[in-house]
Formats: sequence, C-alpha cells, structure tokens
Amino acid sequence: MQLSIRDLSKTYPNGTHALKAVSLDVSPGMFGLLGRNGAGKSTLMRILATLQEPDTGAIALGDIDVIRDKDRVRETLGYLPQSFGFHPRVSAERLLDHFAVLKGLVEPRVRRGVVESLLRRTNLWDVRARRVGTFSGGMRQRLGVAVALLGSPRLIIVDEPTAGLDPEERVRFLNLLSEIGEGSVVILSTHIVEDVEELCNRVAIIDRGEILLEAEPARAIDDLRGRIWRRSVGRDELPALEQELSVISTKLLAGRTIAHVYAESSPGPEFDPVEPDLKDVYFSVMARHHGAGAEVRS
Ligand SMILES: Nc1ncnc2c1ncn2[C@@H]1O[C@H](COP(=O)(O)OP(=O)(O)OP(=O)(O)O)[C@@H](O)[C@H]1O
Repeated sequence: MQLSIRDLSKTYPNGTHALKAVSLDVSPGMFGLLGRNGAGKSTLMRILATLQEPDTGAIALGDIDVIRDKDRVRETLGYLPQSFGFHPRVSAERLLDHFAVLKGLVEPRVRRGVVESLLRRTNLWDVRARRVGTFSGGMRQRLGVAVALLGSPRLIIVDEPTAGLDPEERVRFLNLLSEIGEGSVVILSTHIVEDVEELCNRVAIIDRGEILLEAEPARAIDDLRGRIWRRSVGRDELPALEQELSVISTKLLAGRTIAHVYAESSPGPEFDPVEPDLKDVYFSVMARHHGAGAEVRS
C-alpha cells in the first residue's frame, strides 16, 4: 500500500502558511519527517490522520481518497499524537481493552487475545494491572503505540514520539517502532535527527511548510562525502568565518566552537575532513535553503 500526497497546502486563519504545495510518495516501511519546531510536521500529520482539512491538494492511501473518505482511512489508521491524555486511575489493560471496543473488537475472547498480544509486544504485560497515572514517560509512549496498533493499521503516524524520554526509554521505544515498520506505512515525525538516522529508510526534510529534500538517508550522506570540513574556532572568530565560508552548523565542545563547513574542496590547512552524518545532511540542506549566515546551532 502506497501513500501519495500531492500539492497539499494549508494556511491557518491567522495567515500562517503551514504547508506549501507538499508532495510526497511514501512506501511501506519507516519514513522520517524531519523538521524543527513550527516547520509544519504536526499540521501534515493531523491532515493525514483526518483530523484537519487542507485548503488544497490530494492524498491517496492505496485506493482510498484520504480527504474525502475519512471513515475508510480511520479503519486502517494508527495515530500516536504529540501529546495525549489517558485516564490516570485506569489500568493499562483496561484502557487498552476500552480502546479495542471502540475499534470494533466486540467479541470478548478475540479482544482479550489482541490486548494480551499488544501488551506483550510493547513490553507492558508485567505492568498491565498498574494504573496508567503511575507510568513513566516511556511506558506511556509504549501504551500509546499499543493503542495505535489496535486493528492492525496499514498507516501508522507517530508525531514527535521521543521528546521527553530518557536515553534508555528512547532506545526501547525506537526498537519497538522498528519492529512494527514491516508491511505498514509508518511515518515518524520528529526534530531529532538521530531518531531518523537509526530507523528510517526514507527521510523528508520540511521547513516553513516546504519539503526541502526527500531521500534515502544513506544515499544523502554518501552525496556529502568529501564536502564537510571541521574547524575549532574562538567565538570572536566565527563571524569572519561565516562571511567567508558556508558554515552549516556550530556546536560548543569544551569551551571552543566547532564549526562544520560545506565546501567542494578543503577550505584550508586548519580544517579537518569530516565523515558526514545525517545531521550534516540536515544542516547543509537548511543552510542552502536559507542562504549564508543561517547556520543552525546543534
Ligand atoms: N491552529 C493554528 N492556528 C494558527 N497557526 C497554527 C496553528 N497550528 C499551527 N500553527 C502554526 O503553523 C506552523 C506549523 O505548525 P506545526 O505545529 O504544524 O509545526 P511542527 O513542525 O509540528 O512544530 P511543533 O513540533 O512545534 O508542533 C507554525 O508556525 C505554527 O505556529
């Protein structure tokens, strides 16, 4: 099943142009939608989840017209929104059972089986009787995934899932996501480059409502090889460097600033070549789009 998004635009009543003619083709597997806060990710996710209308454009999920035929989409959609509230006094098992009824799993024996298998997959079986209000952030996110997976959805949308998780919970959560990727279209929206780098076989970079790049992460990284250079500079030297070269990102390391520069060949003896990663892809795409001096601090 293929998801095809064509020329999707959305302007909010206050004039914010949140999506500008967005077109994407998404195949089964993990697709990463990467962009900073306010880029338009949630707007796109909410439209795909049939919670919001675009102004113009078309979306097809297989033979389903997503904008016109919302009921059919909802039958096959799993959505983990950016923030969600669960009733804190209910146990994980009862809560999942409740959502399973809403998903149409009315036959008790079948439902019990589905609930058990999802609690096991999300590693919540041992805590199934605990009240959700006592859960950690990571456990709540995994319960959110269990809810999203009810009804074996073919389109799964996960909006900013790892924000606020500690490193251990984050790894466990990403492992869970990578297991559910097979066979379904899974869209992971995030501002965390590492989430995409570790999980996704396709990535799109969105900024100010526009898709700036759509690629296979490994391919995009390969294309940058030999073009990223690094130099340590004092804070007062940075403006001159930015004037002269394409500085794509800067970060502080032990009191010094490490600048990453995009250049077709070595900018000088004081620069070291860098083995690029997806962060360099992201920052160079952003810098190219926004022009010189618009480097992003990591
Ligand atoms: N209901 C709304 N009314 C007006 N403007 C909105 C509304 N929702 C979002 N926006 C604006 O639209 C733009 C895109 O927002 P969106 O939430 O889609 O971005 P995002 O990439 O998901 O960022 P974040 O992670 O911060 O939610 C932003 O400028 C935001 O301020």
